[in-house]
Amino acid sequence: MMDAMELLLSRRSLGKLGEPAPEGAALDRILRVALRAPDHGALRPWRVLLIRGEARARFGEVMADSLKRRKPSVSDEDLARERDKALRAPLLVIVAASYKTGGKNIPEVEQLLSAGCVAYGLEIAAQAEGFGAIWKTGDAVYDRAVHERLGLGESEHIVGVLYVGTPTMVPPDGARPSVESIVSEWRG
Ligand SMILES: Cc1cc2nc3c(=O)[nH]c(=O)nc-3n(C[C@H](O)[C@H](O)[C@H](O)COP(=O)(O)O)c2cc1C
Repeated sequence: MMDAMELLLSRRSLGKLGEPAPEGAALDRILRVALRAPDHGALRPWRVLLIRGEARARFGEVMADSLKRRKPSVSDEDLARERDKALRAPLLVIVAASYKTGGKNIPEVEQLLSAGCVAYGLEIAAQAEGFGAIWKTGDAVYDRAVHERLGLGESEHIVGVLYVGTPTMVPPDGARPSVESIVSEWRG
């Protein structure tokens, strides 16, 4: 088991992914990590959809339909590329913010941030379990027609599609900011 700090300090995205995807107990642990996201008011303002197997091709159709609607002049080649994106990993996890009121008046932005933490938890837990993941969005995830096809309601908003699988290639890690470049001390 990887040391926690070693894991956190080495978190990175990996986009070249193949079989297998996490399943069974490993997938369950990854999802449980994600559902420990900080959550103001315990609203659980999240929805998580797993897309795997043949359903990925159906999701690819949804993405391609969205592109065609948004850009009617799109080439067949670009349409095919959009359709095939869903096949780039054996498991796709859609994380949505599912805004709740619950009489608690928690601002939507806080619920959105909480859903972002769910996505981050998924990504880091996938890495801890020996898998790779990358968080993606793109114009289609903001398309209400896509939401409808996924069964998401009007108060739901996709924060990301996590592509998850086994890394087939591990390129050199990207540069990371130094602490000094981002962090300063406020002394009043
Ligand atoms: C909300 C969000 C949306 C993102 N959307 C995309 C995307 O559509 N395509 C992409 O290549 N990277 C996207 N990224 C960035 C990658 O997930 C990744 O963070 C980036 O490539 C840097 O790699 P690293 O995570 O190893 O630092 C997104 C990240 C976030 C937080």
